[in-house]
Amino acid sequence: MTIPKAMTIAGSDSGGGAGIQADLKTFQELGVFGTSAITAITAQNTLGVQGVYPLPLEAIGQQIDSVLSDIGTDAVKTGMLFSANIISLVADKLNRYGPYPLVLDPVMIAKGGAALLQQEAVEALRRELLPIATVLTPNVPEACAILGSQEIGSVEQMIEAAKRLHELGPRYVFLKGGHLDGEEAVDVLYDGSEAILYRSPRIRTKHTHGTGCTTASAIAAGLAKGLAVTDAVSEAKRFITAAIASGLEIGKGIGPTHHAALRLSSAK
Ligand SMILES: Nc1ncnc2c1ncn2[C@@H]1O[C@H](COP(=O)(O)OP(=O)(O)OP(=O)(O)O)[C@@H](O)[C@H]1O
Ligand SMILES: Cc1ncc(COP(=O)(O)O)c(N)n1
Repeated sequence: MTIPKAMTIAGSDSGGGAGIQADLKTFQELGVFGTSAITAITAQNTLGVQGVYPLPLEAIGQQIDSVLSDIGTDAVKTGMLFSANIISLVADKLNRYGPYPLVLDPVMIAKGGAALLQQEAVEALRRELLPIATVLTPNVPEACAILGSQEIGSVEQMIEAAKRLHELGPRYVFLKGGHLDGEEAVDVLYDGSEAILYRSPRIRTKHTHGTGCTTASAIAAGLAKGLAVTDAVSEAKRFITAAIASGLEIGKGIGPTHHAALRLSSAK
């Protein structure tokens, strides 16, 4: 039996809601075989990040080599990359083994404020990974950081920002509007000519830990299955909306989303 495969290159979240753990759960739920290369270990729970331990470059490179030289992959998702050196290594490996459909989630800051990407690494991200990304998936603060100063407070401003991000090289920009206010959570997909809006009702919940990782992994799962980017994004939006609607009251802080929500609701 063959199965589509997706690889995540990201940090580990001991709390299980974001990072590698969220990515692999999402791949599994969406019928894709998941592989991983861990870039950093975080000691993390629903209250925040208590420790960040980047792995040696050699350990990261070896994981990527082990997976791609044998198992291969149909799509790659990157998350927490932490430093400019790790970004260069990942770009180098993807250029060597790829090209693959690449979902680049430019993870920078955890919800509690901990830095998951060093400030000086933003330039390396812009220079080395944006040009090879199939879909760049920033949230609003990440879009602002990549662009330098830019005010994003409305859907119109999101579309303007997505256009500017597109000029940096990714084939598609999926700018997520979770951080804005309003009755709807609106995201913008821009392909260089057309902006498509993806809308869902905004769910009143604090349990949104890992929404970004989960969305990007769901898009990567769709690409691994051979879906067009627009369809992979629609499926991912459905997946994350169901996962947020069933957010889990786990821990004392911001709980994770429920990755199995869509499957459980359609099994009823
Ligand atoms: N309260 C909400 N209700 C419905 N959808 C939401 C809500 N919050 C976020 N989303 C959706 O979840 C997806 C992820 O968006 P978000 O902007 O939260 O990503 P993120 O900021 O990278 O995640 P995080 O804040 O966990 O780092 C988007 O499709 C967004 O519209
Ligand atoms: C290891 C790791 N990677 C990423 C995030 C951001 O999570 P998200 O943006 O999905 O909430 C996180 N908190 N921890």
